[in-house]
Amino acid sequence: MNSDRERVILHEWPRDPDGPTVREPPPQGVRTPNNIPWGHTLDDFYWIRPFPGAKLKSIWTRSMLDEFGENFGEQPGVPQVEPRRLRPWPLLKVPNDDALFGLVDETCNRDHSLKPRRFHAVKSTVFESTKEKIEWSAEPAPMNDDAPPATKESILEGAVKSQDRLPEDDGKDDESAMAEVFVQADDNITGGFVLESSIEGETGDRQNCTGLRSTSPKKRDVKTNMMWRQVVKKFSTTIASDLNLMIKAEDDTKKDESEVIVETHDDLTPAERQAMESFMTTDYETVQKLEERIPEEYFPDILLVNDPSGFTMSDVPFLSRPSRMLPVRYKRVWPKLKRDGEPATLFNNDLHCPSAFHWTPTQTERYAASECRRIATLDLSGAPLLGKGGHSAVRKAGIRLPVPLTTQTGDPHVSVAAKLAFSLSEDRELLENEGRIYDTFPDHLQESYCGYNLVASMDHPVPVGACVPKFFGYYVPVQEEEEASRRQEALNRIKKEVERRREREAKREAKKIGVDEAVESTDADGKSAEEEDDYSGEDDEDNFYEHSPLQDEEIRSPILLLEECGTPIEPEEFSEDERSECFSLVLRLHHADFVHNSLYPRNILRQPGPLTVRPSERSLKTPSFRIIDFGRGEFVPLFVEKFLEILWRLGPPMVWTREEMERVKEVLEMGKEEAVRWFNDSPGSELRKAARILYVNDYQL
Ligand SMILES: Nc1ncnc2c1ncn2[C@@H]1O[C@H](COP(=O)(O)OP(=O)(O)OP(=O)(O)O)[C@@H](O)[C@H]1O
Repeated sequence: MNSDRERVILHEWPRDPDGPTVREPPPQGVRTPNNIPWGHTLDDFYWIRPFPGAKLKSIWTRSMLDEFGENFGEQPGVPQVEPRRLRPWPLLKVPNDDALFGLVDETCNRDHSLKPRRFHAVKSTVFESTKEKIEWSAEPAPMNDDAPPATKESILEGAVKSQDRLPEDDGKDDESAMAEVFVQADDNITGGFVLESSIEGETGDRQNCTGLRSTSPKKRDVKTNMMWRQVVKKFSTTIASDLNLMIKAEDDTKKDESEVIVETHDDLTPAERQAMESFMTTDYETVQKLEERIPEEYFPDILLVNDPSGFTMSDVPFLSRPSRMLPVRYKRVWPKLKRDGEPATLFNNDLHCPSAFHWTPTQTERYAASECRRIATLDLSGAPLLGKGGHSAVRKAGIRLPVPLTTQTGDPHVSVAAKLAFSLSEDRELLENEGRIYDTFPDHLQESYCGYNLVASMDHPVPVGACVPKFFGYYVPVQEEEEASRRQEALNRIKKEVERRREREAKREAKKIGVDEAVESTDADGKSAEEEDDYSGEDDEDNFYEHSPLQDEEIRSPILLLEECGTPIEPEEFSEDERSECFSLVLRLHHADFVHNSLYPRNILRQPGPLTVRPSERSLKTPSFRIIDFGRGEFVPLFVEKFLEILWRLGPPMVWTREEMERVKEVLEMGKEEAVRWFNDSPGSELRKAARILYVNDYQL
């Protein structure tokens, strides 16, 4: 391994022989938003002895020294500048908004007096070639071997066309027509097996929502048909709304447009249709990845996911994944935004509620609310695999952000990493935890700044690159129908219970005044009024079994959208500076109270940098690193909260007995102790692990 560190501290601050002893804490100096000492250049870092002649040395930045105020050697002054947040090469654009978008990083001069340039001031060869490709390449080359070319047909157009074609399938019965809806499982993702019959229905990977085969299916045997029937039944709720539209599309060809179509809660609203109409399939050859933050104002509320290959169904273990001709609606759970609680834009982003409403809306309400929501479309059609872990698959997906957001390149899509969990509850829990952690990350962990940090306990400066990918939201599938019927059931149960109570009251009254002797003994079911008080909710149980929650594997995976950040590192190939830089990311995470809990080289990614310049000018000689995979991550306050959750399981606080109060105190103490122990232990052992996997061996850990 080379000893090729270049980021070293070359200067020592001369101490006044009569100067004071340096006291703790040292001066604050200029810091980055992560509260870590910062210097603009390597020359801004100095060794300093706590008192003249001392053997020990610590490191201070020039701004700390200025604050200390001792300038014995009459060091020449330097202008004090603040850390500057680096702008990734601009991709987003909002027409007529030049203040926030399209600004090229201004780069640093000594005093940060430069102003950002506008994107169009720079001659863009990438833009020109990209634009040309978008305009002229009607059939871009597929990325995957088995991928049929993408078309420029809008999803909705295509779905309607293919639905028009369906009934023409030479007189097939419903069942075989339905079977066409299923596509081959991608064993690249699932690792599972594929039934022959599903291969018959194969449509390949790179499909848009139009991906139904128009050719006739081969004959299936009776057993297979039975199986299809079961599968069709199993997924009939998922595709119910597709069928509605299918019927609608079919009817549209025959009937007057003004005729009323029965809509379900899960059908697209006019605003969503509008978002889909202009939606093209992604050209993965030319699409550029999103590196800017999505401004809160335009952050998606609803994601319409084009998933013809059923990637969101992940690894449903048997048969194949159901294809879906129409997009699947997802809602944002994290980040929570201020507008979510405002009356005009009220939005239910409760993780456990499959509705985007707090009530069961009428169609008019649904349509009106949709007009106010930020709708993005996510294209998983033919989405290339970026990587696969033990619990999830991560794909490069094309996203079209809510209007008016568009791009500088003319391609309406940008690409993001879409992380989809497999179907076990553990997989889903890890993804949920990851979404929570990303939501908790402070901005500074996702931002890069100019200059260098002095991260304790390192003895040399490191660049202040972002530690983690940018977070573009955690989304869960919306099932308005499902939620509406759940709410209806709950209401019916309450009504029933109220009626039952009323009856019981009436019987008691009657018994009291001795009017009805028959009532006095037993009622028609042989139960007395008192016995009925012990009613155990039999009906509820019936309902429970009839409408038990969906099994995990039946529910589409939540989607975590992140910035694409390259490929896993190979630290043994790195320079010392690169290994130190990766190590500093782990330290910075810890300083921000996060522990990763699954640190391996595969969870640190590297990409060509710097991200401030256009993609074609980036190089691995100036790499950019990020830590990923926070499924097992912990954040101290959330960790303590988890302990406190136990309290709530004990019951509502106002009815605690003395015994319960004692228990609460015990749990609280345990929680605190555990948190402190964890805080002391976990980062320490994680750091030792980081040092081992990154071949960093020059710090006392
Ligand atoms: N933001 C990203 N950009 C590019 N590639 C990514 C990104 N996130 C994940 N990947 C790729 O996907 C792979 C799997 O991701 P990840 O480690 O998060 O999955 P996982 O299922 O949670 O892993 P584990 O087996 O540790 O549970 C990564 O090793 C990486 O190659």
